[in-house]
Amino acid sequence: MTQHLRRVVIKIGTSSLVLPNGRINLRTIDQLSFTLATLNNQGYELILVSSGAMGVGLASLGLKERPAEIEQQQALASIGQAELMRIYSQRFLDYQTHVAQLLLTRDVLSYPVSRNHILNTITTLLDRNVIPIVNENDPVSVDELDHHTTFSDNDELSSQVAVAINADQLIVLSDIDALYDKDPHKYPDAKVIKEVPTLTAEIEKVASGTSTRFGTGGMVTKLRAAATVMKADKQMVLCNGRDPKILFDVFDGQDVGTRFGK
Ligand SMILES: Nc1ncnc2c1ncn2[C@@H]1O[C@H](COP(=O)(O)OP(=O)(O)O)[C@@H](O)[C@H]1O
Ligand SMILES: N[C@@H](CCC(=O)OP(=O)(O)O)C(=O)O
Repeated sequence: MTQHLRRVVIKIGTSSLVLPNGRINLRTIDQLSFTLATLNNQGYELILVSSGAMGVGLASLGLKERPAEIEQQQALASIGQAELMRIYSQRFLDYQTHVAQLLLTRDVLSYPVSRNHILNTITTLLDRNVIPIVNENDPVSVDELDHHTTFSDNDELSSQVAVAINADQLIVLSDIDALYDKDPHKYPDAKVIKEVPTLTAEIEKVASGTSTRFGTGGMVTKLRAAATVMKADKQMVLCNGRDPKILFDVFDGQDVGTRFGK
């Protein structure tokens, strides 16, 4: 069943923001900015969770491969994040819409005081019709010894933000149209699964890791994100981010992608 939407978190992955040749997908970023600005003008409260810091960092420096060393990755993410926000700010301003940046780590969402500060910041931005753009704070995220500050990836981050901010729905824009019964990049006969009212062991079996160069999580982390929002009685829609104008159809309640939850 389609919910009445008011507050929505939209997550877009690296493979929608960076072309297969490693360059920035300006067309997708333009259309995403146009679509979110239009929906914002219509009165929806929108939070964008955008990956792409690392991918844009690689593109900015003309590198083809992600470096193996963690400090190199963190440096690239810090270069790319600034560039990504510059592109977003520019494009959104073309549509008279302001954006703001929030870089989060797991610990700041776990501790009640910092969590409250973040939620207050987001609601204040929404009250001002500003669209918060969230990413993981990659240069400070570590996952070693007693410092567990990383999210597994932005699918998880977006589901946690959606629950924390009491969004009605999480929309995940991916490089794939929907959830299939097996990875369609490996099995051309894969079939679309339109509705997932509850997560069963059978559904969890259909997911596998990522197949793209810059993305991190594949379908496994998307199902984990779906589990988090469904546990909070919310819905998640997974659809293709190639043309973000697809969001108009999702907001209209049309049958696109895969809908998780009741
Ligand atoms: N059952 C499945 N249904 C759809 N996609 C799947 C499935 N199993 C694995 N995948 C893979 O997951 C990929 C999407 O994840 P990912 O590359 O991390 O994208 P994003 O950057 O959008 O987060 C798809 O391109 C597909 O190859
Ligand atoms: N924080 C990282 C995003 C990592 C991530 O989850 O990427 P993706 O699987 O493409 O959503 C970045 O901006 O590069």
